[in-house]
Amino acid sequence: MGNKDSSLFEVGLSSVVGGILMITFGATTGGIGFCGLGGLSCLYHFLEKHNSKFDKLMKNIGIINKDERLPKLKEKQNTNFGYRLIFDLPHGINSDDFKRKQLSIEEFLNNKVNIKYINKCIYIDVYEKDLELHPYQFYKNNNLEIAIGHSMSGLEKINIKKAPHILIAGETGSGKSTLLRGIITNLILNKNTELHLIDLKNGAEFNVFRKSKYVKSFSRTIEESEKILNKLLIEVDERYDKFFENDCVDIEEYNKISKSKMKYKVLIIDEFADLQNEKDSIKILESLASKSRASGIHLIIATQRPDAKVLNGRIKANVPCVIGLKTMNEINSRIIIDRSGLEKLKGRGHGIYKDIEFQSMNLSVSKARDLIKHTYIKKKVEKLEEKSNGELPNDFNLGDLYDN
Ligand SMILES: Nc1ncnc2c1ncn2[C@@H]1O[C@H](COP(=O)(O)OP(=O)(O)OP(=O)(O)O)[C@@H](O)[C@H]1O
Repeated sequence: MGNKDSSLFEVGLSSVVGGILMITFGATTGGIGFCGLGGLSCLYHFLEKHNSKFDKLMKNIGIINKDERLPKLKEKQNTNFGYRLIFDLPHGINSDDFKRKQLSIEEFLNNKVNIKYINKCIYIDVYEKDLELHPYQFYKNNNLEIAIGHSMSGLEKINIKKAPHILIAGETGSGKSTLLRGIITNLILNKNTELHLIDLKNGAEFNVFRKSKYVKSFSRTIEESEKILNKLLIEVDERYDKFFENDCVDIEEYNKISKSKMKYKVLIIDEFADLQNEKDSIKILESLASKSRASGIHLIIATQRPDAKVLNGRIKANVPCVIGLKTMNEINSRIIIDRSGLEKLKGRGHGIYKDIEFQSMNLSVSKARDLIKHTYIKKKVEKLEEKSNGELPNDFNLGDLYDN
C-alpha cells in the first residue's frame, strides 16, 4: 500500500473526525456538513479500492465462506513497525484460515506479517522495518517472568509459572547460547529461583554461572546429569505428597498456606539431545517434564539438533512452549514449530515465539560475569580441591558438590 493511499485514507479519516467534531459543537452549516461528507466519501473510496484488492487476494487463496462472503477491510492503522490491517470476519472464517495462508499474504504484501485474532476481527501486522539489535537489559520482576528479546511490539516475556517448561531449538550459530546466557543471568539477578545447570558441551557455555550462589548444581557429564535428574524427580514426588497432605493443587497454593515455603527450581540443559543416547536419562527427563508442571520445578531445554528423534512426541507434548531459532531447512522448522519460517530467519538471536518474530538481547560471557559476579561464592568443590591440592577425593560424589 503506497503513501498516496495512506494519505488518502488519513485525509478521509481526519475529515470525518473533523466533521463529526464540528457537528458535535453545533456548527452545522452546509459547508461543514459538506466537509464531513467529503471525508466520508474519501474513506469510502479508500475502503472500496482496498477491499476490491483484498477481495481478489482472499478469493485467490480461498478465504471465503459458504455464502461466498469475504473478509472486509475495516481499518488501516500506521504503526512504528509498518502498518496494521483490521478485517471484519464473515461467519465461518477463523484466524486459522488466515494463519494457514500466511505465506501467500506475505508474498502479496511483499512484507512479513503477524496475524492475530482480537474481538472478532483479524489483525494483520505488516512489518516494513527490520527488528533492531538490542544489548542485554536486566528485566526485574518477582513473577518468574523471563525476557527473551524484542519484537515489533516491545519486550517479549514468558512466565515460566504458566509455561511451565521451555524448549529452545535452532542450528549452530542461531544464537541459542546467547539467549540461554541472558535467561540464566536474568534468573540469577532476580534472586527468586534455585538453578540446576546441565552443560553437556563440557561445561564451557555455563561455566561463568558455576560459582553463583543461585546455581545449586552444575553437571558436565551424563552420569552427573542423571543423578540430578533423578534427585529432582524424587523431589517432584515429595512435593506432590506435601500438596496432597495439605489439600493443595500446586506450589502457589502450598506457599500461601505453609510456613516453610517451597523454592521454585529451574533445570536448564544445553544440548539435551546428548541425553538421547542414554535411555535412562531421557526417560527421566520426559517423566520430569510430564510430572513437574505444578510442583514449581521447571525445565528449559535447548538443542541444536532438531531432528524428529530428538524432539519426539513425548518431549513436544510436555514442553509446548517453544522458542524457534534459525534452522537449516524447512523440515527442521516444521519439527520445531510445526510450520515453516525458521529457515528464513537471520540467525544471531533472530527467533520466533508463538508466531511472533523477536530478536534476542546480546550478552557476552564477560558482560554476564560482570553482572553476576557479586553472587559468586566459594563452593564445597573448590574447598575440597584446595585441601587436596586440586585432586578430588576418591569417595567424592556429586551430592557433596554444593553448599545448600
Ligand atoms: N542477540 C544477539 N545479538 C547480536 N549478536 C548475537 C545475538 N545472539 C547471538 N549473536 C551472535 O551470533 C553468534 C552465534 O551465537 P551463539 O554462540 O549464541 O549461537 P549458538 O546457536 O549457541 O551457536 P553454537 O551452538 O555454535 O555455540 C555469536 O557471534 C554471537 O555473538
